[in-house]
Amino acid sequence: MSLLSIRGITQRFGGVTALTDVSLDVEEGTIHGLIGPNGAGKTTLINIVSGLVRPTEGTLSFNGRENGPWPMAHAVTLGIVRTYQQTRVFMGLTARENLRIAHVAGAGDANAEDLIDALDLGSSLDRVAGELPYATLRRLSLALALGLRPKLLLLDEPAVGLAPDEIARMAEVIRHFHGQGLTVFLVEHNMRFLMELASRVSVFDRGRLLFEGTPEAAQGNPEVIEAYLGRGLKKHAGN
Ligand SMILES: Nc1ncnc2c1ncn2[C@@H]1O[C@H](COP(=O)(O)OP(=O)(O)OP(=O)(O)O)[C@@H](O)[C@H]1O
Repeated sequence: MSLLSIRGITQRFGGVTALTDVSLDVEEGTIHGLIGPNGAGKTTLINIVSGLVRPTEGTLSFNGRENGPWPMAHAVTLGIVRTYQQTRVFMGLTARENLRIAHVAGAGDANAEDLIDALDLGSSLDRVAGELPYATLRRLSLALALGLRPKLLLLDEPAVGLAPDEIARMAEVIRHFHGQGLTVFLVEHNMRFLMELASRVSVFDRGRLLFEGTPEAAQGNPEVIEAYLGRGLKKHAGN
């Protein structure tokens, strides 16, 4: 069943058309990848689904009932939560204080303990966020999003800037919460990371949906290879 339906979305910013007539479905319980070259419109789509940007044209629906576009506050109440390419936490507060703001109450709450354990934040709780290593900050910002108990989590390049061991840890975290029923819409340039996680991928090129299918089919599609993956994917496929 489709959890999120995107229909006929076009987004213009003045003279720039960032998205042209994009339609796609994110099935409930899946990890759905979104790839494409720089400027293809991936973040713009995340901005629209999360309610940060109102599309020029087109509609959204969630759970077959709620019809959008919707403002961000409403998206969160529906269970649609996003992360950002740049880490967004309160740098002057401790990790624990950040988590409190995201309603991750702390001791006694099984979900909060699971979140802190799964994201390996236990030893960082009383440290000021601004002093935490980058990888821990990325996990903290993911915890803030997960603390809102999303049904659909929109991840905008969660692996960006991370070392290989931290990328593996991030993949484990995503798998953990996916295993608990979370649906994930994942924008990512790191192909290995995405291909290992996603069961379906949509490929954008210059604001249009170029391809949709399994990661394996994407890797073998000449148009996809030509548009985006190029030598990077051939290298990946050959590994
Ligand atoms: N607020 C805005 N005003 C004007 N143009 C914008 C705005 N937001 C995005 N764009 C333009 O829309 C196009 C799509 O940008 P977007 O950030 O969605 O691409 P992307 O696929 O996420 O790229 P990247 O992989 O580099 O993050 C680009 O040409 C971008 O410059």
